[in-house]
Amino acid sequence: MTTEDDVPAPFTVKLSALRIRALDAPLTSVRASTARVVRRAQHVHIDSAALAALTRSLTTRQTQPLAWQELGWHYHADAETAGPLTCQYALVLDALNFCFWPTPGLEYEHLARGLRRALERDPTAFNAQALASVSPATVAGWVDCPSPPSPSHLSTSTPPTGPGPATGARGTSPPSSPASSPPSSFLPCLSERVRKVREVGHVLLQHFNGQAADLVRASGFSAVELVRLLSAFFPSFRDEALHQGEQVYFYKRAQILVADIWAAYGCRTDPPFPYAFRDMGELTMFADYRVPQILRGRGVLRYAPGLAERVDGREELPAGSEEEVEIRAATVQAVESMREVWRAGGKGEILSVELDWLLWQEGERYRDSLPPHHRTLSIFY
Ligand SMILES: Nc1nc2c(c(CN[C@H]3C=C[C@H](O)[C@@H]3O)cn2[C@@H]2O[C@H](COP(=O)(O)O)[C@@H](O)[C@H]2O)c(=O)[nH]1
Repeated sequence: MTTEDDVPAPFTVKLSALRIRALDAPLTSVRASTARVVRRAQHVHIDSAALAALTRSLTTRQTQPLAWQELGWHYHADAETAGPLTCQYALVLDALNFCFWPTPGLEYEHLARGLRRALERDPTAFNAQALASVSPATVAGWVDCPSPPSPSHLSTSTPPTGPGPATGARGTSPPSSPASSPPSSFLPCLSERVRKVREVGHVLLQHFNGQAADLVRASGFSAVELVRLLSAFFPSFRDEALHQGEQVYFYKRAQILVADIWAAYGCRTDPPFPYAFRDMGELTMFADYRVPQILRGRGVLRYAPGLAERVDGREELPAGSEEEVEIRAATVQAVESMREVWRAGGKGEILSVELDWLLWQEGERYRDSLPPHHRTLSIFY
């Protein structure tokens, strides 16, 4: 199991040294590097006619993504009065926001709900000191699994025990039965998740007075700067890959954390209101495994026959493989193109973040009728 020496030794870079702006701010490199991948892609391509049709259907339906509070899963106080604890919750949530698929029925909402329950029971649960020495049993208990495992739900790639699917209807929260604390193997990649939480605790203690709120303040309430600080100080948020020898950036959990903090405090864009970010338009979508699933299901992403067969056969794609990187890069670029089509349709501006939320929630709603999503064991998404 995890030992202390798994946690990278704290480094003593002073915050001021980080004021030297990176030559290439991370988000421009996300757009530029994923565009390069798409230009050279062999396994995935974007169908522009289907992309335009999907975008038009989203604009005509005028669907709005459900907001942070409306989803009913997240810890939150009223956005106007929410204090630093909401920010600490979001950082822990998005340090763990990856790779639910190996356990059938496990969803993001079970993590969001379980962390909320932990914090409501003990407001000190996410203090940096507690995070820095968190135990595997504590992390395993942070998921809210409403139903015990039933053998029929366990597939070959599942750990020995795990719950069945949530019993709520798709798109609604599963009934909030008192959560049993799941067997430790319920949560996939448990050792890695413990390391990610301890890293957050150590880095907050070392550089940000133990407070996620201080990390946000250090960004000057700039989304771009906050992504940069996360990738600079928290190794587990450094979501990068190589494609044909060239570096590709995604920063999925760093970007989704900025968006979740923004949403949790009311999507304000008027600093110095706390947690109001003025440059949310700079964020790209968050390259996960649900959005490519809906984009492929709507004909926007087209996989080459070999790849389609492997994904539909639920074969794992190795992390960093050409196929995996091309799926993620094409997803980022497809959402960027959808944003342009949306704007050209005279419907004004939509942020990549807002398109992402719309597509993710659409993917959640229809995931049982869509072709399978790709399966990659990753700590990034
Ligand atoms: N691109 C994108 N990926 C997202 C989210 C979210 C949750 N965000 C919501 C919460 C508050 C906001 O209002 C958002 O509506 C989770 N994921 C990723 O999906 C994947 C599948 O997870 P599941 O289906 O549970 O197994 C997993 O990689 C997970 O990390 C998002 O928004 N966008």
